Amino acid sequence: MSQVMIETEGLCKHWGGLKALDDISLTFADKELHSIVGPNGAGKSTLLNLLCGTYKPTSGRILHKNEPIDSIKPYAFARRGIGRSFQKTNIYPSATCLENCAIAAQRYMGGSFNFLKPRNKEPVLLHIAEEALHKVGLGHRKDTVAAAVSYGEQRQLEIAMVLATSPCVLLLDEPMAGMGHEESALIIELLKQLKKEYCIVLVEHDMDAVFELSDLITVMVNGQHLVTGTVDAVREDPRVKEAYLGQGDEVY
Ligand SMILES: Nc1ncnc2c1ncn2[C@@H]1O[C@H](COP(=O)(O)OP(=O)(O)OP(=O)(O)O)[C@@H](O)[C@H]1O
Repeated sequence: MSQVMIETEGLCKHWGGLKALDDISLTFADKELHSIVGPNGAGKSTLLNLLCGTYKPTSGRILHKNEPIDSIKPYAFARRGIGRSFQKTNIYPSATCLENCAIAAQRYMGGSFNFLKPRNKEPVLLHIAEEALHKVGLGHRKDTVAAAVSYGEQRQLEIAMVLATSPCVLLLDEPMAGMGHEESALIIELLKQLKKEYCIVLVEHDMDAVFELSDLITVMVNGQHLVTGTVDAVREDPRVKEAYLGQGDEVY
C-alpha cells in the first residue's frame, strides 16, 4: 500500500444526542481511490466535512501525513493540500471557466483575484488555472462563461477548481450526482486518471461508478463503520446487502 495521507482515529461527531459519526478509524492512501458509501444519513458528508475542516470532531483525531490536524483552522486544511468539491455547485456563473479556476487558486494562495486587472497581470494564477482546466479536459472551454457550459462540464469545472488549489488529497462529494450515463462515463475516466496522482476520497451513490473506480470501499450505516474492503470483498459481504435492503436503497 502506498503512503497513508489521511488517517482518522476514533472520529466522532455528535449533534446533541444524534451520533452522526461514531468511532470511525480509517486510512486513506496516496494514489488510491477510497469510496465512502452507505444509505442516506449514514454520515458520509459528515465525514467529508470533518476531513476538510468544515466541522470539528466531537472526539477522536484526524492525522495528515502523521500529524494531528483536527484542531487547525479550516483554511489550514486547504493550505495542507486537502481540497474538497461540493455536492451543490460552487462556481461563479458569470465568470469564465478560466477565471473560476483562477479565483480558486487565488483563494488558496490568499488575497482575491481581481477581475478588473488585465489578465497578463496574474500570470501565475492563470497558468495554474489553465493547467487545472486541461487536466479535466476543459481546456477548450477556458474563455466560456461557466453558465454557458453543460451541467456535466460544470461538475468537471468544480473538480478543476479543486485541482487549482494544488491539492494532494481530493475529497469529492457526489461528483456524478444528477448526471446522465455519458456524462458519468466522462467523470469516471477523469477520476481514473486523477487517482494515479492523488489520494481521492469519493462519496458517491452511483454504485456502478464506485465499483469501477475504487481501490477500497468503506460502507457506513447510521454513523458507524460497517466494513472496509476491496470491491469484490464488499460486493460479497452479506452485511452490506442487508444494510441497504433494510433502508430501501438499491445497490446492485
Ligand atoms: N448540521 C447538522 N445538524 C444536525 N444534524 C445533522 C447535521 N448534519 C448532518 N446531520 C445529521 O447527521 C446524520 C448524518 O448525515 P450525513 O449528511 O452525514 O449523511 P449522508 O450519509 O451524507 O447522507 P446522504 O446520503 O443523504 O447525503 C443525519 O442523521 C443528519 O440528519
